[in-house]
Amino acid sequence: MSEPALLLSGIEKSYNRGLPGEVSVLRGIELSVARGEVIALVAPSGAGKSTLLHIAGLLDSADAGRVAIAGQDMSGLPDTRRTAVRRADVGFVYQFHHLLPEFSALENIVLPQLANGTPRKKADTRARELLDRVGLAPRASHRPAALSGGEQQRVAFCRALANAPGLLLADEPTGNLDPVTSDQVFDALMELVRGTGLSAVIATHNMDLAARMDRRIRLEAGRLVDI
Ligand SMILES: Nc1ncnc2c1ncn2[C@@H]1O[C@H](COP(=O)(O)OP(=O)(O)OP(=O)(O)O)[C@@H](O)[C@H]1O
Repeated sequence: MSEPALLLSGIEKSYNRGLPGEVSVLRGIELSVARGEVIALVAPSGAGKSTLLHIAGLLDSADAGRVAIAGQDMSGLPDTRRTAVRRADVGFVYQFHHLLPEFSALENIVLPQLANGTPRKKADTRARELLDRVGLAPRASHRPAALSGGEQQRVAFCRALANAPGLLLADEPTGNLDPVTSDQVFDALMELVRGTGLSAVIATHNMDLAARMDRRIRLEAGRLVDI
């Protein structure tokens, strides 16, 4: 059997450690995400979902425990190596698109590829293909401000997938959209994810969307439970 796309084991995290305001957020997280598996992460506000996604995606470090991405243990690796793995192997999507306002939709998808060492022409072709897959080829030259909220979020999905990562981490990717747009944009995300065989952990409060994923987990009192 192939290695899981993401393995979290014994993850613990507190803020203000050892200080009077210490908050213990994660208290022994265990999670294995198989290749191609799409998991819904459900959590009440403040439960630590963003903290968990940031640790899984190597944007933050745990106080204890192990993170392995595609079978590679990330603990003890130098920051430069962690950054390289994050750039190449992990895609992020947030509730707000965070696209660069002064660049076009296409350029927003090209830039992470250039940062990853992809030649400009190849990056351009990939960006156009991704935009085409979410129905936005005609909007390639538009800046984010000239796109609707749903369109902006689709571009953000393309950007997350620009470097063909094995793992997508999404923090309420449709949480900022009205219900109808949210459904359509979620469809686009699932098509992209399923079409690429990507593994994903998608945080959502929406149980209808959660029901469409392979497995559902809840973050509760610092641990993950199946629901
Ligand atoms: N830098 C920090 N310093 C101190 N406490 C923090 C810090 N970041 C987060 N926290 C606290 O840790 C807990 C978890 O925060 P986190 O942002 O991970 O929650 P969340 O589940 O993503 O919440 P939401 O859904 O509301 O965004 C919260 O109680 C928060 O106040």
